[in-house]
Amino acid sequence: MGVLRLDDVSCRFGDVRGLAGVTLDVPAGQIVALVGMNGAGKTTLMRLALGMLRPEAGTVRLFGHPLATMPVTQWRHVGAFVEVPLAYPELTVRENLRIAGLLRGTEQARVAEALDAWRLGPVADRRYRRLSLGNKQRVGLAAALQHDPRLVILDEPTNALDPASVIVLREYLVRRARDGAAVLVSSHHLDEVARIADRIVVVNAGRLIGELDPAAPALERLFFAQVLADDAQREEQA
Ligand SMILES: Nc1ncnc2c1ncn2[C@@H]1O[C@H](COP(=O)(O)OP(=O)(O)OP(=O)(O)O)[C@@H](O)[C@H]1O
Repeated sequence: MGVLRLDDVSCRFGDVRGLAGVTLDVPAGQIVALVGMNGAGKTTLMRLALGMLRPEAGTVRLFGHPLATMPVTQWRHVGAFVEVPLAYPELTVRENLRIAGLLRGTEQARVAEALDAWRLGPVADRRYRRLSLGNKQRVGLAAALQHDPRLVILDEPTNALDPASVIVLREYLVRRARDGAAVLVSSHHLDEVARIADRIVVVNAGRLIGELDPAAPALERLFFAQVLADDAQREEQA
């Protein structure tokens, strides 16, 4: 049983299908990447995994517990960054990291380590709301990861990052998975996910339609071929 498991999970937003019949296992020690076109359902899957959305059908399990009955203390083993960083705009970077640590019962010494690892020292005492987009993203990642979670869920984490921070994140995720964490990450950068992922899962129109071999050459071509074939099949059936 994976650290994160979705069984036949579906959800709708009114008439719009969010996800349909998704089954996915993210085991300890693996990095699973979700790739798909805009609106494919990657964020929706992550929000369901984190209990931010309730499925209309199917079950989400974290650490073997269905979400509805999972002991709340288990959340301290989760580190997530989906859509916007969980940060207080009026507090400084350092204060935000302290609060994130307190929520997870993490030693405060980790704040200094996180500031250092993410090169946030120069902005540690600036208010979060005054930061550049990339620095906000680095604070969000530092806050989500400083407690070394057993389950990591990151939605397009490299979007606004500079190349040095992309490397920090890449090395962290590989190290974390090697230490036994389960990692679910979404991205539009196929080359980047191919460097770190054990599995690349393709999402299209709210379903998981296949996988890509991270070691395969011409990954983009294979990705578009899967998506186009699925679109054509859906059109035929419509
Ligand atoms: N709160 C919502 N209300 C209505 N529709 C929604 C809502 N959230 C998502 N959707 C719809 O669900 C579908 C999947 O969206 P989702 O954000 O999961 O896609 P995504 O793969 O993360 O896309 P992107 O790569 O653009 O971030 C889309 O059709 C989207 O418009």
